[in-house]
Amino acid sequence: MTHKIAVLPGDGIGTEIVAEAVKVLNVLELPLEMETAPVGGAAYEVAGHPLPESTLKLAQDSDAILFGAVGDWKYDTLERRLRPEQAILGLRKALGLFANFRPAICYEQLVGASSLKPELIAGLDILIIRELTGDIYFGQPRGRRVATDGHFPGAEEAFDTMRYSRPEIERIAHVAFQAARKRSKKVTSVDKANVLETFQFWKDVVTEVHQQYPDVELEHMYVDNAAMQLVKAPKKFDVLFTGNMFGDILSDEAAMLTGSIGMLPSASLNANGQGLYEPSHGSAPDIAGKGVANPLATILSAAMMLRFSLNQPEAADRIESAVRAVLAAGLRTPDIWSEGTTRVGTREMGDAVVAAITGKGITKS
Ligand SMILES: NC(=O)C1=CN([C@@H]2O[C@H](COP(=O)(O)OP(=O)(O)OC[C@H]3O[C@@H](n4cnc5c(N)ncnc54)[C@H](O)[C@@H]3O)[C@@H](O)[C@H]2O)C=CC1
Ligand SMILES: CC(C)CC(=O)C(=O)O
Ligand SMILES: [Mg+2]
Repeated sequence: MTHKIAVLPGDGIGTEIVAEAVKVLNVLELPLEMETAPVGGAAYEVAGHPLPESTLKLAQDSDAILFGAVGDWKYDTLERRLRPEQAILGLRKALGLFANFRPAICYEQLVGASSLKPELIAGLDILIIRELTGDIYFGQPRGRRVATDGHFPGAEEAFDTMRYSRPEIERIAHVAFQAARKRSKKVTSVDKANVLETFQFWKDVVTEVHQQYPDVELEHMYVDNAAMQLVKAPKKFDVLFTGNMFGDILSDEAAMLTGSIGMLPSASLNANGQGLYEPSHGSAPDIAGKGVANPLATILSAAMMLRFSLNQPEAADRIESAVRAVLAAGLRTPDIWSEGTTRVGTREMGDAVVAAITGKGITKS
């Protein structure tokens, strides 16, 4: 059976890193039909909208989506509905991609690349589960107005709404507990229940759902403490489970435990198992076009796609083993480079992963 993949490279380094992931997928010779479409700023340029109908339809009609990144500073003054970021938010909402998996694994060879002491991160393997279609990122109402109360009545103000419904919390809590069952059976639910009503509700509902998983240990932690514990003793976490905004922030922090944000893949799934696969980072305009971006998070996201949406676990294993092999061979993009290793660009890193898969040998140029 041929699987249809929507390939949405997007902006900035998105095009560079997705090209490498596609190269890796092609070499596996699987029955994949890949179709590329514009998204984000690139789509705004050609179609006047960051998520054109045709791109959305392609995503909806595909078994999985391979996504790069969207955004560029030059679009920051556009009205919000036209900004590139609305494309990824729109895809998450339209496809119901509520369950975001971000595995933060510190590969043995990258222990020295992290800004943390090696003993804190050696062997690190955390799974961040982030709710992805609710919270303050999507809550209505939001906007700007003239304040009628508060500290400065009559002044201009802006507001967003943080909200979660019971079913939204229940379904992602089940995802977290079920994922924990396949790992060390420990979930840390991260909230701000001491201040926010939304997150007291989150904590209450997660505690209720936990009754159905007596074999899994549940710990609750406030988000400020979690941010601190992630750099103090990250290996104490196994499944770190949280809402949309806290998960966004904590996953970038966790990325540095792996050596670089360029190492953190992600899978965003809906209730039908359809998924969008993207690196956890953005379009990195500061390094775009220079050929130095790390493509491994995107390549590892393609491996997650094979495992989660396309039922090709052996092919996923081949990619992950190849990534380990190129790191063992000492190849490093600048973000993970350290003394004694070989500095390579985006394309050479992709080529090396391909060479490791085909058994042709990894060359250091
Ligand atoms: N899912 C998406 O499409 C996301 C889009 N964005 C957008 O991306 C744009 C840039 O946002 P930033 O806050 O700068 O976050 P960013 O993640 O793009 O970059 C943060 C820093 O990490 C570095 N970096 C990121 N990915 C890298 C890689 N693969 N290899 C080496 N270095 C890498 C960048 O050079 C930069 O110094 C903005 O427009 C933002 O809204 C941000 C996050 C996610
Ligand atoms: C556009 C942002 C909400 C994307 C982001 O930062 C993320 O998903 O990590
Ligand atoms: Mg983010």
